[in-house]
Amino acid sequence: MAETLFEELKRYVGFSSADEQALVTLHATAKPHFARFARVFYDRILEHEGARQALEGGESQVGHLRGTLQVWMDQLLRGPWDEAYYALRCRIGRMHVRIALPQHYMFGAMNILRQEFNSHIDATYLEEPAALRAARSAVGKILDLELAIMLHTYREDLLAQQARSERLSTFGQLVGSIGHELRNPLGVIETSLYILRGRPGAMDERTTKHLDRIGDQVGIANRIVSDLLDMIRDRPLHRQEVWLDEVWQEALKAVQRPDAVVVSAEGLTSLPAVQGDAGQLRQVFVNLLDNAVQALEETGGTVSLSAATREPEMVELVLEDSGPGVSDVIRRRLFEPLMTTKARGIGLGLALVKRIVERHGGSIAYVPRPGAGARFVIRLSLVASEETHAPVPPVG
Ligand code: HEM
Repeated sequence: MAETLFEELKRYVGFSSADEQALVTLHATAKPHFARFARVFYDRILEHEGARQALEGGESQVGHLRGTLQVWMDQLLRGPWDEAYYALRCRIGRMHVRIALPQHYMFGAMNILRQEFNSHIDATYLEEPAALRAARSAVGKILDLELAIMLHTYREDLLAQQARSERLSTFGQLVGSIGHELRNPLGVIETSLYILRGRPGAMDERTTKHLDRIGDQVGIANRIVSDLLDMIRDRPLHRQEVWLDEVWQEALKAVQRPDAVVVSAEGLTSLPAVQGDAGQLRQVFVNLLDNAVQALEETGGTVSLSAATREPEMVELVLEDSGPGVSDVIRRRLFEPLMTTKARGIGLGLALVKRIVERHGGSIAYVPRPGAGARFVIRLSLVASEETHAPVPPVG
């Protein structure tokens, strides 16, 4: 059978059964110190400002992680170092990738553990130089393996990103021509629909229903084509004084929704005007509303927008819905093109929203709601500024 990646890594660092034996022996004396090692580990991480930011859950998260690090150390020294071990370590590595923890933090962090284990080994095997050498060597190898697995998960992520961007560049070239070609047949369908609806004489109920259905679907197809073309074109901004309440009202008219979806807004009428492109800002509201309505289509629920001015010269819009929200896994990729979990649509809506907001000098972030539901926080500058990103602070 072909060698697995883990077997190859073990062979590369020379991890042998003698090392396994040395780790198991070390386990017995090191285990009582795991809690202290874990404390030192996170104390050192918390000293570093950048690394501290990754631990946004504060003391309760650190407390939990101290516990899981002890389990990690237990497995590290006890084994078995088999494919299940490797799979588990990959899963942990992907957790760090998912929270976008910079890869270079891993070296320093692993070194803290190396030092703690080595100090313990030096103190324990003071009188046994052969056992000391064996334990130090085994710990060195297993921690190298751990680091290799962690770096491997970062590489996996990078390769996936590359594949996505290659997909996008091919896609960009195709989209321009296909988009334009589709406009014509869609236009013909719309015109024919208009003519049929305008014919004299009453139409029976089924015919009306089906004509309406054709109209709806043509609308959806047109929207997809527009999103695709907007995504590759970057239409220039036609800046003017924009009243967001008017833009919101326009967007509400454009998004069809069942009665069971109740939409409300507060604070919009008292906002000052922003300098922006009314058409593109309308698109922001339409796409976000569309997503929220789709999330609630089957169950019904509420969509609410609240708006307020924030210092300095910012408008903050918070759009929430009572749907299922977005899972942790999707969240990181939420604003990437072609990212979709829906049967309808191709995953350009939020990518376009982000692009438009950032071109207005603003920012958008997904901030989970306590309980369930999605929440987007948009910040727009009141003055005209290009492509600067106003940070969205954590909410709730
Ligand atoms: C190189 C040594 C490291 C090891 C052995 C390690 C170990 C672990 C383990 C075992 C978990 C899984 C916890 C669980 O099952 O819930 C985890 C998750 C996590 N680690 Fe690390 N870690 C390391 C480095 C770091 C560093 C340097 C940071 C921060 C600066 C960090 C932050 C986190 C966070 C925030 C999570 C939770 C991720 C989530 O819940 O999505 N880790 N780590």
